[in-house]
Amino acid sequence: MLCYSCTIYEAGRLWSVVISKEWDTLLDLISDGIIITDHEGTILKVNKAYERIVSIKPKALVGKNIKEMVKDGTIPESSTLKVLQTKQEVTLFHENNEKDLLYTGTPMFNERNEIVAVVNCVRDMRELNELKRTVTQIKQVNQEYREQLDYFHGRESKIDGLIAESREMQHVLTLATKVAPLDSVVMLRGESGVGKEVIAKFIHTHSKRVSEAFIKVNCGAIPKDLMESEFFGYETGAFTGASKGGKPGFFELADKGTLFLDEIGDMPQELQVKLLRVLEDREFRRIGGVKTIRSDVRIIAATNQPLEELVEQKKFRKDLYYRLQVYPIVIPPLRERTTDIPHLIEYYLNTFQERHGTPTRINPEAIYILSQYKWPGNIREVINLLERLVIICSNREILPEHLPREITDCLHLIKPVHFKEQLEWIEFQELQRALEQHGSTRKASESLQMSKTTFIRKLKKYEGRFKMDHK
Ligand SMILES: Nc1ncnc2c1ncn2[C@@H]1O[C@H](COP(=O)(O)OP(=O)(O)OP(=O)(O)O)[C@@H](O)[C@H]1O
Repeated sequence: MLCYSCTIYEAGRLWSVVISKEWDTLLDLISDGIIITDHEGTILKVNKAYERIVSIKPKALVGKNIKEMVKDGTIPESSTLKVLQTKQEVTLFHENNEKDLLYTGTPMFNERNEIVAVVNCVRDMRELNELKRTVTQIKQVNQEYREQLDYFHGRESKIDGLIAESREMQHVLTLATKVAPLDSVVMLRGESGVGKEVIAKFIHTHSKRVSEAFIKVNCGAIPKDLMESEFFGYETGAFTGASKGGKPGFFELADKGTLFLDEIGDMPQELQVKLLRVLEDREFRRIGGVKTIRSDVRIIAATNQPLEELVEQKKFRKDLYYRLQVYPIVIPPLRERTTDIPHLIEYYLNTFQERHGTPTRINPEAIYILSQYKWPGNIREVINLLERLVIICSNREILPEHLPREITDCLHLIKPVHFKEQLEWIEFQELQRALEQHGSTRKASESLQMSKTTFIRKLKKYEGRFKMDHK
C-alpha cells in the first residue's frame, strides 16, 4: 500500500507538482486508485486506477468538493473528510455487490503542521483476494509438478552405487557435500557396516583432491610395533629388517590426497601423540631420518566406538579427540532408515545377478519382511544375504521361505506392533494395482477418488518403504 509520510509542502508548490505531466504519468502507473484533495477537500487529482476501481470518470470529479459530494449523497461517507477532521490517517471499508473497497486517507502537512493535502488510496480487496487465490492455485500446481519431478527423478538418481533415498541419508550427504570442498578434518561415526568408508570416499571424490590418492588405514589391523613405520615410513637401516632404500609411510603416500583413518579408537596412545603433532605442524620425519617432510593430507577419521567413553577412560587423548571432532557426521544404522532397504535390495540384486549371470526376482512379501528386520550388521549384512540368496534360489525368485530363520522369526515378534504398517502395505498394493490398470497417475488417482498429489505422495512414500518388483 502506498504510504505518504508527513511531507513538507506548501499548497502552491503542491499544486504545481500535482498538475505536472510527470506527476500524471507516475500516478497512472500505480495500480491502487489515488484521489488527492487540498486542505479544504477540493479534488485536485484522480488517477486512472481510481476510475477503473470506482467507475467514476476523473473529469467528473476534479474540482468538486468532497464535503458537497457527501452532502448531496453522491458518496455515502468520505475518508478524506475524516482525515481533515482528525488530522490522522483513516481507513474505511465499503462493500457492494461487485466490490469490497478499502480506502486509506493520509494527510500531508506543511512545516507549520497544517494539512495541505489529503491523499486517498483505494483498492478492491475482492480483486486482491481473487489474485491471492490464483497465486495459491498456481503454487499448488507448481508443487504438484515438483513432486512429480522429484518422484521420477528419485527413481533415477543413484550416486556411484551409493543408495541414499531416506531422509536420514540425504542429510548425511548434505553434510558430506558441504564439507567436501574444504580441507577440514571429518569424523565419521556409526555402527559397523553403515557406510563410513563409502561416505569418506564420497567426500574425497567431491573434493579438489579427487585426482590424488585416497589411502585407507585400518588403525585396528596394524600391529602396534609396525604402526609408526607404517604411518611415517623409514630410512635405510632404521631398524633390523628395514628394507634397503627405506619406505614411505601413509602420510607420504597420501600427500595431496586423503588419508582415511578407520577404527581411529584403536590407535595406540603413542601414535595418537604423533598424529596430533602432524595434524598441527603438517610435517614429520621418517624413522631414522633427519629430513623434515611436509605433508599436505586431508584426514577423515571413522569409528564405531564411543570415543567419549575412551577419552574418559584415558584410552583416547582428549586433545586429539577435539582436533578430530571438528566436523562430525553421524551415519544412522539401517534400522533407522528403512526406506533405504528396498533400494539397497534392488541395487545389490542387480549387482549379483550381473556377477553370477542369474536373473533373480524378489517377491514383494520377502521385501516387506526384509524391510522389518533390524540388520545388526547393517548394509554389509544386506549384501552378504543377497549374494547368498541369488546363489541358492534356483527357481530365480526369492520368496519369504528362502529367508533365514533369524529374519523371519523377528517378523513374528514385531507383527502386532506394526499393524499400521500392514495397512499401509495393503494401501500400497491398491495404488500399484490402480496405476498398472489405468496407466497414468491422473486416472489411477481418480479411480481411487483421491487427489493426484496425494496419490503420488503416498506412492513415493510406500515405494521407498516396500518397493516391490525387481526385474
Ligand atoms: N549407502 C550405501 N549404498 C550402497 N552400498 C553401501 C552404502 N553404504 C555402505 N554400502 C556398502 O556396505 C558395505 C559396508 O560399507 P562400509 O565399509 O563403508 O561400512 P563401514 O561403516 O565403513 O564399516 P566398518 O565400520 O565395519 O568399517 C560396503 O560394501 C559398501 O559398499
